[in-house]
Amino acid sequence: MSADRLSLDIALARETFGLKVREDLALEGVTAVFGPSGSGKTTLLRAIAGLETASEGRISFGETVWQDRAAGVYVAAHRRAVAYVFQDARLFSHLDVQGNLDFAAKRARKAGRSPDVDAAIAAFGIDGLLERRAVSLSGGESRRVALARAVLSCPDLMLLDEPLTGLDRAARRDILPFLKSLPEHSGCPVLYVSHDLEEVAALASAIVVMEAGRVLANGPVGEIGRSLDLGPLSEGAGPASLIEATVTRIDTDSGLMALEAGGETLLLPTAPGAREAEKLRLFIDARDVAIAVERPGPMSIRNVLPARVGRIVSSDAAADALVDLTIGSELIRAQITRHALSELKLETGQQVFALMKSVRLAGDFR
Ligand SMILES: Nc1ncnc2c1ncn2[C@@H]1O[C@H](COP(=O)(O)OP(=O)(O)OP(=O)(O)O)[C@@H](O)[C@H]1O
Repeated sequence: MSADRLSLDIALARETFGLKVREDLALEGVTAVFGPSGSGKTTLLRAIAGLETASEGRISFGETVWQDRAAGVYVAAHRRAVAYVFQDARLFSHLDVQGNLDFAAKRARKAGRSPDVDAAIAAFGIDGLLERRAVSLSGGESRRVALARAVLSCPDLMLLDEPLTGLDRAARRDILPFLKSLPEHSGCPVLYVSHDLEEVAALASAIVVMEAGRVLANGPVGEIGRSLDLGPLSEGAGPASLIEATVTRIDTDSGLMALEAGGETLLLPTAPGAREAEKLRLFIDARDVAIAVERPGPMSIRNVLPARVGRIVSSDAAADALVDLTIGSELIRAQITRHALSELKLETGQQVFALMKSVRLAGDFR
């Protein structure tokens, strides 16, 4: 799939909030729009969809100009080939699932598009739900129907606003593969709003980081994860690291798989369906990383790797300090007490060992 270019040069002023975004995004697969609550993620998505009619400036997607105030152009929301999936699915409650799907397909045909209802039903595993009323569906079921319905509108761009909100961890884990396959089933790129770093790590290839109505950074997830500490921007989560690793060996006897990350080897419980040479994203909570100045003796922790101390962030106001550790070409953060920091006399550049108590696959949600 080639990249579609979304060019944004927009501003929107509200009484207590201002959105100002000037970015050129080459969209391919899933791109996450990530940032804390109130940073303007939804407002940005709504402006792209044509739902923020007060937005100033210019928006174009590929060759199509959706908004150019200077030229007096503003394409209405329903005329933009965009599918918008909201947090709460918003199915038609008076229709059954089949009725919801048929409605979308009919509209797409009217617009000269060719929706494939059977393919969408199969892709989202909803064949057993077709006669169910929308109101009788579970949270996870209704999200899958909403995704199928969005695909049936045959959009050029999919906009998803926190589609996993309100689902428990098991339901989120179940629905992730469907979200992952969205670009393939819809044939178009997906912009995906989330304030959950782990969700982003599991799904997105690229990330647009927002804070206070501005874009802080955008680029490949792995690259941005290394250059920016995304943890504090992630709701509910503390500092964490996101690294990319390649499966090098699967050992059926021990139930462990070996992964190469930044030139070092990590051991993890074998993920269901994992294959050698597969690239996986790993998520490491900074509180699960300890530091030793000498290689420790035999111990239960499997992942003990040589590391070099990078930036140290410590303030008198907090009991904990954050220590960046370079492991090969990867960066991992450790959260340790200031007491330990001073007792170990840690300094930037020092050679240490990182003890990783828990490393999990992004999106595993266990
Ligand atoms: N209709 C509105 N009128 C006035 N202010 C609004 C309106 N909608 C949102 N806001 C404000 O605009 C700011 C950005 O909101 P927005 O919903 O875009 O943020 P967000 O990053 O999507 O947050 P969340 O993750 O909580 O959904 C917030 O300060 C919010 O209170």
